[in-house]
Amino acid sequence: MQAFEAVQQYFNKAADQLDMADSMRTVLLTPNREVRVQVTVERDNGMVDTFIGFRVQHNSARGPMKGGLRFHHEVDLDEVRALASLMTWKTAVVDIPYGGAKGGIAIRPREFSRVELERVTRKFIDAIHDVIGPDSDIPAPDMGSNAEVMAWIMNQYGKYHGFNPGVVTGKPVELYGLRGREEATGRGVGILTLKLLKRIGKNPIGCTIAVQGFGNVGLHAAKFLREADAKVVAISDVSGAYYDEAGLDIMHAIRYSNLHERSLKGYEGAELITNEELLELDVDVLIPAALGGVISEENAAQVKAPIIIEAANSPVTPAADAILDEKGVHVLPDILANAGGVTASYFEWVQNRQYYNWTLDRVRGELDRVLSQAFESTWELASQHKVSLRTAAFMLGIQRVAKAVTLGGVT
Ligand SMILES: NC(=O)C1=CN([C@@H]2O[C@H](COP(=O)(O)OP(=O)(O)OC[C@H]3O[C@@H](n4cnc5c(N)ncnc54)[C@H](OP(=O)(O)O)[C@@H]3O)[C@@H](O)[C@H]2O)C=CC1
Ligand SMILES: O=C(O)CCC(=O)C(=O)O
Repeated sequence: MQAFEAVQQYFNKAADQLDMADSMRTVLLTPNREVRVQVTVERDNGMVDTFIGFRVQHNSARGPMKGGLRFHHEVDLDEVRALASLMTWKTAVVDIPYGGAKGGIAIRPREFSRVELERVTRKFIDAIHDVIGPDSDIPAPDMGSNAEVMAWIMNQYGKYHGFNPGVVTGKPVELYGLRGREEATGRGVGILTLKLLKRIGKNPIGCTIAVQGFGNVGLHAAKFLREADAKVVAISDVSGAYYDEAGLDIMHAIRYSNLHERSLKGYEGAELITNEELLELDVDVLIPAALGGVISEENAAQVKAPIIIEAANSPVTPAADAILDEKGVHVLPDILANAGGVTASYFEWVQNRQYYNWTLDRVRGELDRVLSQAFESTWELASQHKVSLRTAAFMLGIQRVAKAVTLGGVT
């Protein structure tokens, strides 16, 4: 199943609960604009390579469109469209004044030098600078991109439109970035994991956790949960998964990754298993924090964790979701679980517009407040309607967007 079709299935399940009219469903599911551009750059060896970049602006009923920029070789229009629509529901679930967008370039960033990556980023902005802006569409980091890439975006956009740090979030702290943005998505995953554990009466202390992906999101989620005295028994990246049933020393793994170009390859503090095996470990909490579609109808029955926190976007396919639901697994959906990132991005954008820097304590406090509120609203809706947390989160998000569409008018 294609990625956008999967999101539509989740959407329609929630829309059925809300008795939403077909005409409103069509309004909400149709992207506002889809941009596909050529990105041609000279490589360090003098060869010229051409890549394809996308920006999908899904919906702006609640405010400027917001969403990350993915650098990954599997990026295509359908995936970006799906991710952009998730952003629309996600910003509504946490009730920040944004719509949804997403972008991506089909490249393998690890095969690019820093200078090549800068060229690719600047060429992409040359092609899309007219459709982004601090009041229209604000990019941010996603898989394969980072704070440095965001700094290049701010700089390149400024060449056309003048200096404006609010055009992009996730920038380096030294360059109009927000203290706490880098950790925010993973920290949010951790905060929400603790909330869910508490709600179902489970003690986080000693709770066993497996995290797939040790990038921005997975690393900070593992760190936060370890600091909360949970036992992180497995972590992974493309090089494989690293398992220790006694619990991993996460700070040691972070230092190792930092010393090895942000890779765990060769990490010796644990047993090497596969990423597929990690997903099927007998743990209390499974946190997929890398790619989409990793839990599908092929492996859902073998997943043993009674709790899944979707730190990645779309890690569970609809067919797998039905199997997990049947087994009574609690799945905290992406549009809530990883919303800490965009929430902190919103704080950064507010900070940029006011030219006033927030303290880390303030960022963390506000993040906790916004995520807690979204969690409680979702939990309440799920209990009221006797639906899954995913359907409840979609209900919360899509009804807020529908309300904005109705109030704003469609003609
Ligand atoms: N960054 C953010 O603020 C947000 C990110 N997300 C989502 O979280 C997920 C992760 O993003 P982020 O942490 O930023 O990305 P990063 O690029 O920082 O990290 C991605 C991690 O996933 C690993 N990975 C990639 N492919 C595989 C694979 N096939 N099997 C196992 N691990 C793999 C990477 O390994 P390696 O480094 O070895 O390639 C890396 O450890 C994505 O789904 C993203 O959309 C959601 C909300 C906000
Ligand atoms: O920080 C942002 O604006 C967007 C983050 C993002 O792309 C996501 O939540 O998937």
